[in-house]
Amino acid sequence: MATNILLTPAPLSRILRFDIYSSSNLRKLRPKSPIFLTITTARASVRAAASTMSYDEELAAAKKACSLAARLCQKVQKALLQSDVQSKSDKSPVTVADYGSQAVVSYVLEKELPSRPFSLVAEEDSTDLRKGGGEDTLQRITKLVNETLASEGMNNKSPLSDEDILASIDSGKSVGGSVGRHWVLDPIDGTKGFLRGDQYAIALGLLDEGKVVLGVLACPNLPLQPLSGQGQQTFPQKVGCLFFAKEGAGTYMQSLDGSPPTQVHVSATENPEEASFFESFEAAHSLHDLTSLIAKKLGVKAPPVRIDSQAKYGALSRGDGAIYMRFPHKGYHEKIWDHAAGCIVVTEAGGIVTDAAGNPLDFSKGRFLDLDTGIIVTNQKLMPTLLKAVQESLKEKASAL
Ligand SMILES: Nc1ncnc2c1ncn2[C@@H]1O[C@H](COP(=O)(O)O)[C@@H](OP(=O)(O)O)[C@H]1O
Ligand SMILES: [Mg+2]
Ligand SMILES: [Mg+2]
Ligand SMILES: [Mg+2]
Repeated sequence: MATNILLTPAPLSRILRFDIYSSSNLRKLRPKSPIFLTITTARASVRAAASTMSYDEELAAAKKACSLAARLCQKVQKALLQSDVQSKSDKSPVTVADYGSQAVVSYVLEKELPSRPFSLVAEEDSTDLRKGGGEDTLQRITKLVNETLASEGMNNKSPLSDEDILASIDSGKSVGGSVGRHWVLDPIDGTKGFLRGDQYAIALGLLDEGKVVLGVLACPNLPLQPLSGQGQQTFPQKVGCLFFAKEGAGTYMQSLDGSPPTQVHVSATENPEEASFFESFEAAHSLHDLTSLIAKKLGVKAPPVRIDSQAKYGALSRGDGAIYMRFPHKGYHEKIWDHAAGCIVVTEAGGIVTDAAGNPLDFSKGRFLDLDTGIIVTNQKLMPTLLKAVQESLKEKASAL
């Protein structure tokens, strides 16, 4: 009996439900027979299409949210008044832009994806804003957020109140984890760079069942052209990059003002001597002496390119440099929002991100990464050599203590 397989142009959801051939019937077919291969291939492609398509709406919402948050941050950075800087209980700086960016991203995601359950793991919360003396800062944030949303024609009929802003900021209290979907947001990664007028990033990732499945990095001060040495700009260039990546679909970059996206790939450098490496601008965030020992062992000639934030992941994903190393001082716990978006932006561009023992980063364990010693990032060809140099250098450092 000829089995005519009707692949009617039904909506994907119906095709998925209407199994072309139930698995039990499939088992009755002779494996490798033409009909068996046709059906299994069709099922696989429908599933693959469904899985990448299932994040399209989320990616569009994430790009819109990060681009709007970037607009708010650029405005604040331009007119950075001292009153906009506070320090949190952990003594790290936070600005009205950090809070404003978090409120914008959370508001836009909820607005653009109304039918989706909403869970957000984000860096900031409203504790300090609710304390006495926080009122005028809160009013500045509310005004900034409403102006930013109105510039996109969003909610200008009913501006958000101070309470709405506090609620939006506090929607980021989820602990994430290995079940379900969770957005992971660093509203300004590289606040110190932001305050210095240097690099910073709005970093938004999506966790699904503990895995990062999409990531967006808005880097308002990153030049569209490749970074020259030392990461500083040699002459005024067009700046403002938006990187985005979705599981299995590659990494793309476009200008923040919306040029057509181009696909990017990590550097193909195989010879460490030709490689350059990124590291934190802040010596307090990464052991510069250790990274220079590793670089020497590798024979890297170029000096380190030290820039703030996950802009490093973005620059590496498009091949500006071949290696990124991060070795926090003892006792520091890396947070998932400092790496989720950057990690998928690099891996979907053909790179590898591991801890110092070569394990992939595990984002499923809550708000922190439990990793071994540090984070190393490079392309497939250089990773074995880098890992070896890292482990030898860590041993040497340990025996020198
Ligand atoms: N002692 C430390 N060691 C490592 N990272 C640290 C640190 N103190 C702060 N950080 C993190 O480093 C991030 C900036 O990364 P980079 O060093 O690549 O610029 C900061 O993000 P925020 O600016 O969002 O707070 C902060 O989370
Ligand atoms: Mg911070
Ligand atoms: Mg950060
Ligand atoms: Mg931050």
